[in-house]
Amino acid sequence: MLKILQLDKTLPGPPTRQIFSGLALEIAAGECVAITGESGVGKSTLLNCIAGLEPPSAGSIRVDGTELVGLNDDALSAIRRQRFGFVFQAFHVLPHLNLLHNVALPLWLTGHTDNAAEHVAQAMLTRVGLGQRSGDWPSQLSGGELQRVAIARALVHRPAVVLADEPTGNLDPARASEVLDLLLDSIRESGAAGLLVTHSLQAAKRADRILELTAEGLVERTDHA
Ligand SMILES: Nc1ncnc2c1ncn2[C@@H]1O[C@H](COP(=O)(O)OP(=O)(O)OP(=O)(O)O)[C@@H](O)[C@H]1O
Repeated sequence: MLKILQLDKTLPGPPTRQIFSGLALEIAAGECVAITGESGVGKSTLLNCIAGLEPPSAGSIRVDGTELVGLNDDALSAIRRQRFGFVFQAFHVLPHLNLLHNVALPLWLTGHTDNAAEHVAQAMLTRVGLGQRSGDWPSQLSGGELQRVAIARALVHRPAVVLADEPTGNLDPARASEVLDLLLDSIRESGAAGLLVTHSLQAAKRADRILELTAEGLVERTDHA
């Protein structure tokens, strides 16, 4: 479960610039929350703070009761490996590893043996419909298939929190819908807290709740029924 309290981010100046202030957000296990908002409002900055990739200026971010704000880089990296799954462009599928090894990577990084990791990774690839393709290279896959691999890799180690940044951004509408269903179903099934940043209201509507990041903070959107 993810719990954020009084989160502030101000960019150092001069002049200093406040990106957001006093944000609060709680996501339960198995719940998916979508965050929308105008370009430049701070959605990626918020995701980066939650992921421990940049420090907030103040506030609290807890994952299953563990406070992340104030931890050093080594501790944050360890938590990122164990407790987080990412569907981010920056964490894209690695071109020099086959699909099985791309999906096994988070398990290797958290101390699983090769055999155990490959066994679980194969089952996860099957879960996303790519079980027969485990020996293929990323360059042999379509955009939608690559996103499936990214989802398999984000969830394979059963993280507490899954962060997704425009997970269907470059897919056609039919593929986008399929990939989104897979991502949300997998998050719900695995009992992770899911946070999805998207410009697409259609994508956001598939989440359990939609919040809009505005200059006033996170506002629940209820106009999407
Ligand atoms: N390191 C930085 N230095 C200076 N400005 C920054 C830095 N990081 C973010 N910003 C600024 O902070 C604001 C929020 O950026 P952010 O990328 O979080 O917005 P966003 O809501 O994700 O936008 P988009 O939807 O266009 O991706 C922007 O005005 C951006 O220019």
